Amino acid sequence: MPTLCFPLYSLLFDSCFSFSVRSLHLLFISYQIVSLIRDTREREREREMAAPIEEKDQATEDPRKEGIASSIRVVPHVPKGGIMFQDITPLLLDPKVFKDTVDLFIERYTGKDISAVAGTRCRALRIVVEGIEARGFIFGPPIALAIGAKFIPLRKPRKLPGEVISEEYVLEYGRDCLEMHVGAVQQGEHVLVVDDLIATGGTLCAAINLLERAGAKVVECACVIELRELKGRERLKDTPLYVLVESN
Ligand SMILES: O=P(O)(O)OC[C@H]1O[C@H](OP(=O)(O)OP(=O)(O)O)[C@H](O)[C@@H]1O
Ligand SMILES: Nc1ncnc2[nH]cnc12
Repeated sequence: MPTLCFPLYSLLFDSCFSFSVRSLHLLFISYQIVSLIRDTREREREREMAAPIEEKDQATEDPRKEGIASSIRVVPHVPKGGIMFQDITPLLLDPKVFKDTVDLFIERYTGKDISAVAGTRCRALRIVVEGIEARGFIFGPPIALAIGAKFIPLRKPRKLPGEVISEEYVLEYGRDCLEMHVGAVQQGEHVLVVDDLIATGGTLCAAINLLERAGAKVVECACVIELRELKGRERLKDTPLYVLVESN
């Protein structure tokens, strides 16, 4: 009996073994296919995120920008002779215009798939919003909250209590310095720098230098107003600049 059973056992064992090997093989192939699909999707997503933020249809200017432009007050010779001071305080007094201003930025940066900020797997693609003291603090935080990004204040000297890195710069009406807490931004993080206005571009250049020294990448600078005549945009070189209204 045992001699008769042996070929049967062996057959059974062989077929079970080859079935298990085949199953394992199939499982392995399925795993490979799933990983390939996942990696391809991830690469596509990374490519999408690394691409410059695309301009929406420029031909149809957003009507909200008119309201924003008309609520900026120009005060001549402030803070000194020859300066045409762009005062944003009337804009802040009008909740609709203030909301339109913030919404225009949110709409632009929400399109950048900022779910990555919430701690998903695309760690290196986090977008961080930085605001420049003082007027950059008005627009930066609501944008950061809406897109789920952290907010890093860039402050004037001796305001931050921790260890800082500093960058000096020249303004349309004097000299100044920006400081950022060491460790506020992580190596490789993608940063959006927000301010109310670009004039000579000195402030934004200082912000970009600070962030690059900390290992971050500034993906774009966003301002409400650009003073075209002062050519600040040219000083930003490769860093894109997005503005809502232009003034001379
Ligand atoms: O392009 P730039 O020539 O560098 O000028 C632009 C900067 O000037 C203003 O800030 P300011 O330093 O007057 O400080 P404030 O925001 O505290 O008023 C403005 O809010 C920008 O930050
Ligand atoms: N003309 C201007 N108006 C308001 N803020 C400014 N910052 C630098 N130049 C400015």
